[in-house]
Amino acid sequence: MNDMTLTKEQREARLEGMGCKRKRVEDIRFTQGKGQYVDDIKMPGMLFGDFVRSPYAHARVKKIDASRALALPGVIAVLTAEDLKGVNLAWMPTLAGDVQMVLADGKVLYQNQEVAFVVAEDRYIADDAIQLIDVEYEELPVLVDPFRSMDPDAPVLREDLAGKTTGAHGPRKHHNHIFTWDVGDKDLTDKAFREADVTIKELISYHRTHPSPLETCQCVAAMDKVKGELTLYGTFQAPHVIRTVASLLSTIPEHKIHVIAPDIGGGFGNKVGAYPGYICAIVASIVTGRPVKWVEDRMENLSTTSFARDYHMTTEIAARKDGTVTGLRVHVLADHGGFDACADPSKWPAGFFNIVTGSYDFPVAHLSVDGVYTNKAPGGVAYRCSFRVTEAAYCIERAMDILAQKLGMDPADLRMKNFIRRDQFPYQSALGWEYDSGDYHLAMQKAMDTLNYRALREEQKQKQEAFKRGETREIMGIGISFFTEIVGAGPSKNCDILGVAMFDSAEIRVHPTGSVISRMGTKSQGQGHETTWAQIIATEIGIPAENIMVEEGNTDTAPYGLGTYGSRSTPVAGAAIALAARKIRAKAQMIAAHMLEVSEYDLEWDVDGFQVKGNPQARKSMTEIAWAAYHAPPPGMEPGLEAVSYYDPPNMTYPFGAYFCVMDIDVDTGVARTRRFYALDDCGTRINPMIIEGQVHGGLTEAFAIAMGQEIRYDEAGNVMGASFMDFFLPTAVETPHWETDFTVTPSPHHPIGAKGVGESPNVGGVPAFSNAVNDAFAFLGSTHIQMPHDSWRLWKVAKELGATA
Ligand code: PCD
Ligand SMILES: [Cu+]
Repeated sequence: MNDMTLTKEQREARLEGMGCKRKRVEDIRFTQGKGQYVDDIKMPGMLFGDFVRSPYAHARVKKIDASRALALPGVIAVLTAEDLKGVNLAWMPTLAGDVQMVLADGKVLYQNQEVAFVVAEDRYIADDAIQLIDVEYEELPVLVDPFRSMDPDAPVLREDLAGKTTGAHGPRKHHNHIFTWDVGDKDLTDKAFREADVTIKELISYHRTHPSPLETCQCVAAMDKVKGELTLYGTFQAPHVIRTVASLLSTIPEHKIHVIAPDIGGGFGNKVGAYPGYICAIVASIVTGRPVKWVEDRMENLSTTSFARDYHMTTEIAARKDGTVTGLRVHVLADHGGFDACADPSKWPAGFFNIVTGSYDFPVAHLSVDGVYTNKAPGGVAYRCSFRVTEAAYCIERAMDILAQKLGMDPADLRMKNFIRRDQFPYQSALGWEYDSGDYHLAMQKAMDTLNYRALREEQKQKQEAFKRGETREIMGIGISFFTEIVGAGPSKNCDILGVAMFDSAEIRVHPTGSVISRMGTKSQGQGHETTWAQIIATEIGIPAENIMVEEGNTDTAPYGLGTYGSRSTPVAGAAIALAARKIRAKAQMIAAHMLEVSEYDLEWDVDGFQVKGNPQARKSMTEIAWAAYHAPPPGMEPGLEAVSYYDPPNMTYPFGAYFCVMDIDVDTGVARTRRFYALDDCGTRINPMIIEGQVHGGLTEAFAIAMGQEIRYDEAGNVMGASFMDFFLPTAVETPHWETDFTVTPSPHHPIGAKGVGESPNVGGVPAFSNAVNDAFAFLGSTHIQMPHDSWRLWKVAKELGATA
């Protein structure tokens, strides 16, 4: 349709392209309960698998007797490590270059570790059978405190590594040591500290927590022995990687493995890794010849599949009297639990933690990280973290506040003084990154103006006076966080997963009538890719988004890609989409030239078609061109209109933001009330402002949860204390503050549409804003650093310790 009766604006609006607050198309099925999740998949003859798990955090497994379980009608099989050894799958490789037991092989290293896998006719029988399996354990001394892990007399956790003095990331200095990672210039940094006017030093810990997607991890494995083909449905954030790993481990050829991630009910990094449940379901299906479903329950999820954080960061800043920072020194003790299953790109044992210089122009810095084993669950990178950037942002943002306090400077002013200036981009950081773009002063100023920051400080001062006079029992905190994110893993020169380079991909096929099907290597878990990817294509090739179907998650049809986590989809796949679309447009231009009998150089693009320069009446819409592409292409041109693009980004993207939290705390109850939370995000070009707002709301809610209460805690015996929603704080709309969002736009110079990621930013920036607000509130009573999480009980204790309550 060459609809020139519409104005240019009307034609543009009709596309619902980039920048449009397009309603999420996937929500039509989600809000009607018509999503297709793994648990909705029911196959004929399907069996159910469930785990026997260890009650102990550290114990020898002396004997497993399944005879009573096997006698129960409906129980088909019980797998143990001995059975898996037959197929060489008792252990599996982890993403961090370590190995992990699939089922307990001689011992267990954390509570709820997988010990045996029961396969039964239904879930209930499987569960009953679990109670009938007799496991004989011999308890071993438990190591919970990472600071004790390298004591000379610390128990030996990983007996399989006995005598190994090197690991995947270099030398090991103790039987519970995994790696040391060292970045930056130690000598120059030491010098900066020797010459500093002022220094600060603080142990800043980011406690262990866990993502909690609505849907837990699950899969259905179906081995067709006749065809020799394996179909694996699962909650996979990275379906292609799962297929490759499944092929390498099982030796089933990759083209005979069909991995399908249907709708996913939230991922948050929890669904990146490969878990024992997947392997056991596959083996069980091979053994029984029937499809096998495995579905985790909430306790299993919170206690086993991929914790987050657990970083203990000794942080030092050197500065001049005027507040100019001159050096940063950080040592991290990283608690990895029983196996190092941290989902970082292979070359990065501590992920991108070396973004810890943050938004500030540190001339020198030195970072070292020691990873250690403890009797806790493995995992390590998940929960809106973009590879340890959450920890890095918390570390530097807390430390800048501590420095401001020591200097008697306003924390906003200290930040302004030290920001990387706009004219310094692209900026080379002391720890090795090249920040692509930014305008920090502009964003910070906008935030301060919007909030009337100086007036808030004035109010705080008056409240403090009133508190001292005994006129109020409430204290007020203003938390500032100015974070720099690093997302878009990644350039294959420095990012790969077990050797698989971290590019991403898009395939776009325009049908003859001008509608489109497109497929990507990414996989939405709720982010809304079906909506936003179509918007990029709509703008690039002038076809309305509603005529563009987006399909992800089926490895048979989608081009190979590395999946969705670390806010990489927009920076990497988003670029592939734009470039594939541009290939289509280039071919369309040749076809249009033929149709209009002009040279293609005489044509110009106009919203949804090509027109002759200087004669806009002579034009062909994309719809007309699509028809011609198939049915009347220029002589000699191959028919059809489709393109594939694989994109290996030249650099990461560096979104940033200015977050402010205004909080009132009642010292007698420890109840903290967030009065205002203002979040300014700069993610470059904004594809869908409404989706961005939703992403920020979600990420801030998770940040609020983590900072103000969520924790996976262990007692001395290694019992996990936060493994149900009775104990693990999951905020509802009742507790969640009201969010105010704002933005600036600094496009990424190297990304085809200038977009940077945004999904992780609110968590990265949100946690320090909350924690700084709490710390800022108590600072005038004499505290320097209060450990998270800041639940009411702990805040009440702090107030008491500081003498603020009786
Ligand atoms: N500039 C811009 C950017 C972005 N965007 C949008 O937004 C979203 C997001 O993005 P990004 O940032 O790129 O991201 P991605 O990749 O897609 O995703 C991922 C993320 O995402 C977030 N968000 C979310 N949401 C939901 N709903 N769900 C979920 O699950 C989730 N998760 C989380 C996480 S955690 Mo990790 O995994 O830990 O690493 S990472 C993460 C999408 O839709 C897109 O398109 C726009 O619009 N614009
Ligand atoms: Cu992450």
